[in-house]
Amino acid sequence: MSKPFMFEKPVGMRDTLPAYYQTKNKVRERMEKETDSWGYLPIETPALEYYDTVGTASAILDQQLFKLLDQQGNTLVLRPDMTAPIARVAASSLKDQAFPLRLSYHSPLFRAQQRDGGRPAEFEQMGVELVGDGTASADGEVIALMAAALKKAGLQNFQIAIGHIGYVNALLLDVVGSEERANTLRRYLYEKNYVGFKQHVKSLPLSSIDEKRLLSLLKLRGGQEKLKDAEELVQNGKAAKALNDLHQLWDVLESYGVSEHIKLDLNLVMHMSYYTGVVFEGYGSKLGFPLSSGGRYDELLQNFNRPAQATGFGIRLDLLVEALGDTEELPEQTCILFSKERRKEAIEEAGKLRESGKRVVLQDLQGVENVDELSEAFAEVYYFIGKKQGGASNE
Ligand SMILES: N[C@@H](Cc1c[nH]c[nH+]1)C(=O)O
Repeated sequence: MSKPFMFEKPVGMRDTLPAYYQTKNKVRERMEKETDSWGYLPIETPALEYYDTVGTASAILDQQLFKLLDQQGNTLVLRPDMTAPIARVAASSLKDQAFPLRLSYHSPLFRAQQRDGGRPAEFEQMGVELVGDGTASADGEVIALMAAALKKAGLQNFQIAIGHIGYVNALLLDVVGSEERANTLRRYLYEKNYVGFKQHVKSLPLSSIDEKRLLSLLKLRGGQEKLKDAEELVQNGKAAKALNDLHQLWDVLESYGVSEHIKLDLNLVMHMSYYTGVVFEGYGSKLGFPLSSGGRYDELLQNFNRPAQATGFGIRLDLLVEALGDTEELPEQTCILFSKERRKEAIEEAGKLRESGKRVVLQDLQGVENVDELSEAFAEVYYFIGKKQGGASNE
């Protein structure tokens, strides 16, 4: 016997079935309408990119990349994110277009998982990039747009946590002195392992004041007043610049009227290491993990020889659909069941009904095992059977 046929899918790969597909598309279309109306132009890029350029620029853990070889022996990756491909496009195909560029996308992304622990290795993300604008207005615009898109998707209760990678870095370096030590601490924050963070801080050879400063970082979550507390923890130029960015951003978000959804979270550290400034994550009320995220990445485009400040966000469609709860019902369909003598008549009728906006399944009676079972799946059934002219509904 030949080898048994493999039905299993690779780790983390999912099928999308019709009802879920339907919901996901509806949600995506509503959000795209919103990004379109803010002037963001949709763009598509290839699923495969070179590892050495876009792959490394994506700044995700190497073990999360799917790698393969092309015919010339170059290492390729399945894109793990859209920000780096868009940076590449902004610096190449769109290099003659003046900044700022406002681009939007929706694409499947690929992030390899070690185990099939429920995390998909392929998922759809929609998002925007605002490239070539370093203002607080730009940071505020993308956050307000993310909020507007989530609202349009039907998500009522959501929170956006805002931090600043410049502030975290300034505090960590100020206290622990070396990038290596700061990195270890940053990893705990990125994993949201606050217990681990505390334990690690206590194991470091620090004065009690410094230990307290690091532990206080975890308390910097809440309203605008946390910026004052943050100021007291570290007083150097970089921290001051970060806090000033956040003050300005808060003003912009108030003007957009979205501050009810916003809270500060100054220990936010992201999974991509290209962020340089304001960072943020969106949470639905039912989920403990972020369904959207983004931030400022002012150094990414220089890898592609067109230095520019930029910011953007991505929304995970799978997590958003989960947060919204119900999956849509499939749309109603009409069935025309025919026997071959009246096939032509049935085809004509189906054409008319489709023209009128109905979804019509045209089915030869001979191809059906159980007519009752088939009929139950449809809102209405027309029979074009035998010699008689005209169709009769089953209603
Ligand atoms: N590309 C980021 C989201 C983002 C878009 N722009 C800036 N950040 C991600 O996949 O998480």
